[in-house]
Amino acid sequence: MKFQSNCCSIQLGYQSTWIRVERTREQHTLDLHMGVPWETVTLTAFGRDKSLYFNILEEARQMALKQHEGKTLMYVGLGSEWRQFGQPRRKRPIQSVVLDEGISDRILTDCQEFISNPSWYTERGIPYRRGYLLYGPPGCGKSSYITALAGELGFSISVLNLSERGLSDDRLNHLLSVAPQQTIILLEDIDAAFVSREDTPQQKSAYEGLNRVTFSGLLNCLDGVASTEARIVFMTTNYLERLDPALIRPGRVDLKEYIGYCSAYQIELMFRRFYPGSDSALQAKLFAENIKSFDKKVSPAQIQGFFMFYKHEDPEVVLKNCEMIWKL
Ligand SMILES: Nc1ncnc2c1ncn2[C@@H]1O[C@H](COP(=O)(O)OP(=O)(O)OP(=O)(O)O)[C@@H](O)[C@H]1O
Repeated sequence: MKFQSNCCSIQLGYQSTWIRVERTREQHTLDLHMGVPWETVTLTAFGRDKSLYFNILEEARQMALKQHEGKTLMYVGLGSEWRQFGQPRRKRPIQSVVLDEGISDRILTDCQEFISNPSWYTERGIPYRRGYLLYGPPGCGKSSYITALAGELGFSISVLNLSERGLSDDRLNHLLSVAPQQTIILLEDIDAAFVSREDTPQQKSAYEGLNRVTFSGLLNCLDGVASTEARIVFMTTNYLERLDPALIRPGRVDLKEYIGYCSAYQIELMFRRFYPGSDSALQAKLFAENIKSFDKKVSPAQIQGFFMFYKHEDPEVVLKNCEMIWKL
């Protein structure tokens, strides 16, 4: 191997051909946002067979994909590009997020149908994108479901915080147009970024100066989110009523789902997942009836916390201590 200050090279054997691999670190070109220098890797080999290079790239691609098999990647917008956030996370099974009857199937089927039908859109001149809005109280599974859905679809998640200082309309537009392939773009707590045009001046002034993405800028960006591959945008909010109708009109949001407090159906299912014993079905039914008899709202996050507290206990103990859910 030969080393220079900003360059190193090595000879390697690949499929009985010698290849010279040269790696050069550019001195003047920097990614200005990250301060990371650019590098160039040059492969040189004798002969006319270009397929060698394609094979190497394909092999490298397969190796990279294998590394992330069974994992969900998260990206965040940094500067003008998307950066992987944290380590790839193990895929969360979609069944582990227990939504009320039919909701999960509805969203999943809609996404799958969308992804598998690009020609339907191109033939009709409709931009190949789909918008979803999940709304409802905190701790009911909006974020967890989107993460699980991404795993199920084999997509990554690209999170954008619209309240971030320094996120201008132009940067947002750029980020949306260079988003990774096969990704869900996630705009969380969308209500916190803007106020409805119908709000009072006092409410509006409370938000002034908080960020630099304008409401009309976001609408333009959403309308411009088109790509040759499926572009999926998810938005979440705890306060549907605070959203401007223009943001959630069809074309920007094509499917809205309320993700609310637990129904008896959800409580039963969660119990059975946590305590899968032989008496589970009967105990789960009793547990759900007990919880509902208190006539109080309970979120799946509260139920999960309660089960975690009693994770080493017998399900009968869990049944006896139902009212503790609101005290933990
Ligand atoms: N429906 C559900 N099924 C299983 N677990 C759930 C469900 N809802 C919430 N949880 C659990 O509760 C925790 C919080 O859930 P999550 O962050 O997805 O809620 P959220 O609706 O996105 O809340 P927020 O509106 O505050 O962002 C997670 O650990 C998750 O596993």
